[in-house]
This record gives sequence, structure tokens and C-alpha cells, in this order.
Amino acid sequence: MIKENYKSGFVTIIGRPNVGKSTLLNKVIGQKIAIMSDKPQTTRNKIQAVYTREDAQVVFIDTPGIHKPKHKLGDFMTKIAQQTLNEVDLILFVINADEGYGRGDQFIIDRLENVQSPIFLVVNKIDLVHPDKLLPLIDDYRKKLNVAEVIPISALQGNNVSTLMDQILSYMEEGPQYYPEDQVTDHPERFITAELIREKALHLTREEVPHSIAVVIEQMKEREGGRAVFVQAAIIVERDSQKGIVIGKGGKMLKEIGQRARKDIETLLGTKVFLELFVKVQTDWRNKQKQLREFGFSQDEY
Ligand SMILES: Nc1nc2c(ncn2[C@@H]2O[C@H](COP(=O)(O)OP(=O)(O)OP(=O)(O)O)[C@@H](O)[C@H]2O)c(=O)[nH]1
Repeated sequence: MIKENYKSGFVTIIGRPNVGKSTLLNKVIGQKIAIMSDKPQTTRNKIQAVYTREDAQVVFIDTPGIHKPKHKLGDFMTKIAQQTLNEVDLILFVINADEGYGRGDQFIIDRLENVQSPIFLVVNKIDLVHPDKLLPLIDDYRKKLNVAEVIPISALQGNNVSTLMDQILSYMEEGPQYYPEDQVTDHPERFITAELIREKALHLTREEVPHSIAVVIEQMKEREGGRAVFVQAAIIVERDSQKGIVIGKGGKMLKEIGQRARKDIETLLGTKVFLELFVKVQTDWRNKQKQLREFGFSQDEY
């Protein structure tokens, strides 16, 4: 939905375990985000929460793979993490005021080193420390990382969280309302499924089609009483010539993309997958829907 003077953007929250990332998100969104309690170890997933108000929308996305890889999709996730960090409008690096700098933080700082997106240092749990402790702590981090803003908060008590939101919004540019007001979460599997298909398409066409090709998941539905998932996805290209390449002679290329992507999606979801792919030409896709593409966005219900 395009509204005048509407601001929107994508934000990712990173930080060591237990620093209060979920508490902060819940405070901001104002309700429990189901997906978090559903799946405690969601590192491979893309958790989204959406903050919507009259004049703005902020989409919070998880950065899977920012923490040390634990499973076989690990390398893929690490790649995605780096990509995500560069594509978001803002990164919130949350730290624990009560613990201070540690090795887990250094792991994250290393990953943030060459990232272009602005970074906020969010100093959480200030309710637990004496204010005198804050400045030296912040200095410690500032020596190691270039940050755009430093914002001390207590996610639990809500102190300064509205200031943080105001600051976040001041970094957002004009943009569309991506999600309807009532939608606070999206299914993370959709994003990764789209990325897996896109990766296969790029790889198998030997990158004859540009990286700007997009994959939109049109449908993702359970079948056979939950024992299988049906996925219908569109590969979006910008020119007819690219469509020809992706489909291949007698549909051979598209079939191969589908077969390879299906295997990976089955590993990801842990169920049998029926995958239906088709190719669409959309010339203005790149300009108008840049971010929608990057985040595998689609409004369909799953
Ligand atoms: N005192 C205090 N406790 C907090 C604050 N924010 C979070 N906590 C507590 O810290 C613990 C961890 O919070 P979470 O929000 O689960 O932390 P997380 O960063 O999402 O943790 P992971 O999911 O493991 O990455 C919980 O017990 C919270 O209640 C705060 O501002 N002050």
C-alpha cells in the first residue's frame, strides 16, 4: 500500500543471547510474538515483527546465522546474515549494561565491521546498573565499533523505549506500508524458501540472469494432514530473454531449478515438498519493489 508521506523500513536486532532482544521486540509491538515462543531455537529462521502506526511502519527481521552456525544449512545462513546486515535500513546492536563487553560481542562486532547500514548501540537493562557505570561501558564499545546512535533503555520496564522508536523512525525513509496493520508476524520459512529457489536459479543459469531476479512465494500450504507442504513460487525476471534462460529448452532449466530447490526446502522444513515454479516478466520490478524483493515479501496468508 502506498501512502503519502509514509515512512517505512527494515530493522534487524542483534546481540548475544539473553541481552533482551525478545523483550524489546515484545515491548515495541505490544503483544507476545507467537513465533518466538513456538520455536525457541530459531536461529535458521527469519523472525519478523511489524510495528505499524498511522504514518510509519518498521519491519523487524531476524538475522539468521549471525551466531555461530549449528546445523548443516549454516554456511548458507552465514551468507544470508551478511547480506541481511547490508540490506536493512538500520541495525540495533543490543548489549547488556549489567554484563558489559564480552567475547560474544566481539563475534558480532567482527561481523559488523564492513557493514554499510547504520548501527544503533542499544544499552539494555539500565535498571540493573548505577548510571555512573554507563559511560565507561559505552566508551568501551565505541572504541571497537562505529555507531550512529547510543540509546540506553530498559526493555523490561519500558524506559526510553519510545525514544528508541522515535530515533528508529528518524532513520527511515519514505516508503510503502508493507504489511496490513493487523499482521505482526510473517512465516520465516517463506523467506528462506524464496532464497533457496533464487540461489538455484542463479547458480544453474551460471548467473546469465542478473542478481536482481526475485522469487515470490505465492502459496505455501500444508498438504496430506501436515505431512507435506505445497509451495507455489514465481521467479520474477525483468526481460523476456531472461525468462527464456530460466525456463530453458523444453522447460529443462526450470525443472532442474525446481528439483534442486525442492531438496533443500525439504531439508529446511523437514517434510515432503511439492514445488510449483513459474516465471514472470515484470519490467519495473527492480525500482518499485526493491525491498520487497530483497526480503522475499508476499502478502499471501500461509
Ligand atoms: N532487569 C532487566 N531484565 C531484562 C531486561 N530486558 C530483558 N530482561 C530479562 O533478560 C532475560 C533475557 O531476555 P530475552 O528478551 O529473552 O533475551 P534475548 O536476547 O531475546 O535472548 P535469546 O533469545 O537467548 O537471544 C529475561 O529474563 C528478561 O526478562 C531489562 O531491561 N531489565
